[in-house]
Amino acid sequence: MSLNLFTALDVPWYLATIYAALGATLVVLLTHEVSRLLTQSTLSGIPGPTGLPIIGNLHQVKGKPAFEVYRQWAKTYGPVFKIQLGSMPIVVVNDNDAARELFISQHSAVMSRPVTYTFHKTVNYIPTAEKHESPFETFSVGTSPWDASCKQKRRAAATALNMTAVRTYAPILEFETKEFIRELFEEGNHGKNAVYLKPLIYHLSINMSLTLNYGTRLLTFDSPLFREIFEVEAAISKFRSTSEHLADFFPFLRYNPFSGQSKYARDIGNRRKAVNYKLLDELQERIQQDTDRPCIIGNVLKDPQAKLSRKELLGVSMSIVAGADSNMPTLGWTIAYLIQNPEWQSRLYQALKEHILEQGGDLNEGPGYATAEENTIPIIDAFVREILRFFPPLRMGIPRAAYKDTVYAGGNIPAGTEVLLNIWALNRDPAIFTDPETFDPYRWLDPVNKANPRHYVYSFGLGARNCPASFLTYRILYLSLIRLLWAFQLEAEPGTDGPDCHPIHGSKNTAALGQPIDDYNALLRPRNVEALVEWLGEKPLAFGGLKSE
Ligand code: HEM
Repeated sequence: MSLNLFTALDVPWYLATIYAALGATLVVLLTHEVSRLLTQSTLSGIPGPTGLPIIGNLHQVKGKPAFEVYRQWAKTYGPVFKIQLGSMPIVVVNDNDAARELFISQHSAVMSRPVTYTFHKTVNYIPTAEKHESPFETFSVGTSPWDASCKQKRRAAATALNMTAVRTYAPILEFETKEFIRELFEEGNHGKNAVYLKPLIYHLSINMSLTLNYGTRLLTFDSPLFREIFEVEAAISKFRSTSEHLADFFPFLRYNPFSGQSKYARDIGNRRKAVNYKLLDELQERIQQDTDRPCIIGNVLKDPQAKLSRKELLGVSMSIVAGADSNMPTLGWTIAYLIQNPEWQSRLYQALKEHILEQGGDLNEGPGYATAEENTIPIIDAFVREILRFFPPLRMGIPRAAYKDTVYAGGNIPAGTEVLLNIWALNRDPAIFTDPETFDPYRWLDPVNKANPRHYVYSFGLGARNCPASFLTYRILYLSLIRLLWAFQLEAEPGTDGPDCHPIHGSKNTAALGQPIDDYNALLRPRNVEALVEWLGEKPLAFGGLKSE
């Protein structure tokens, strides 16, 4: 019709095509802009920075450390403000009082998780569910909106990760942290070569998750299964980014026939499910042959009362494997910080040495789990807390969504709105932390701070959907740290200045959900080679009767 009009007006065909394309683009952009203004107006009474037409505030955060941009904006707009990324309105919570009001006092208000186009509709495609099923059964706990199925999955994960359960995992933690030290020692050719740490740290984290979850582990970090999990989980973390995927903010981009992104996202999602179903099937086979060893999913499979479907089991398993991705950045930042601050290395080593001797132990025998039981060395415990405060791995948490219409300080947050907890800002809230920009483990030993329940590491989130693995994580970090300190003097790679451990400049990866330090190598000089070799003993090929893959 319109081309007929152009013909009537004697416009050449190529100009007619260009005008038609421009006209169609204008209609799409105008529709988008109207919808952007309408959704923005639903968050009435909540202040926020004015954005540009079409893109909203996207240009101010994309490719930038959004957590710091938001922390600065809170000084102008208040602790709770709204932003708009394309057509998506988001509420950002930036201080302790507001976070406690919304995430604890009104905890059911923000207990859901948002449904995003990139993650929920491409990476982990929502199948057409049977009437009685939740469409989110196969989603990990951390990405499931709140419903009956999510409640079951969360309960299973939280039971498996509570304090009592974690105590029973002591032999696993002992074994894996020792194997971590062995790998560092061997890869570094007994302290002669610098080591590329990232895959070794990930090997520790992933083995911990696989052993706890499926009762299996990977012998080396160059096995095909290890590479597959490493690659897939890194891609998943990027797909879960809260500010990077344009199709989440501009619905019209979802119809771009030339974009290969959706196919790639779906492939990654399928590969993730394939790995986890394979591990699940192998576990079921071992259970049938009675060759399995106790593990979280095994316990659920054997429990006649357990109400989880196979899809939900997959969801729980994927949550625990994904958790490995949050542990990894913490150890990376810890080692970097110790390399750049040798005085802290000596101080912590000295504290460990004194503790072992006070307990009547032998320094040459290596710290056992007993040394780490209940994080007994106060300054090392305080150091781990300060690392988590100063370098929170998930700086913007995991996105929440309002579960019901909610009112905060006179402003409206309609059900379904995405809500981000700026953990980075909470951990630097000057109302709670004196001199928050300074790395100071002693703050955790101060009796006044200890008596203040708000003097707290916010890195695991808050309220109904907080991280159920904080107790496990503390144990892993603490035990890894005391064993690292005992075994090695940590140094920069010779000929380099060592890693940049500034919490913002030290990480160029703003795209992923987690915030890892940029890759670096480190020299791990054994403190006492003979004692270390003796402590490590022969490399075990099996653990608890189970051969490593
Ligand atoms: C340093 C390590 C870790 C940090 C800093 C961390 C942090 C977080 C944060 C910030 C959340 C979102 C909390 C909220 O919305 O309030 C979360 C959720 C979660 N984390 Fe962790 N995490 C870590 C390790 C782990 C590990 C090792 C596991 C599993 C073994 C794990 C399992 C989970 C699960 C299942 C959820 C989802 C909870 C829900 O949605 O109900 N995390 N984590």
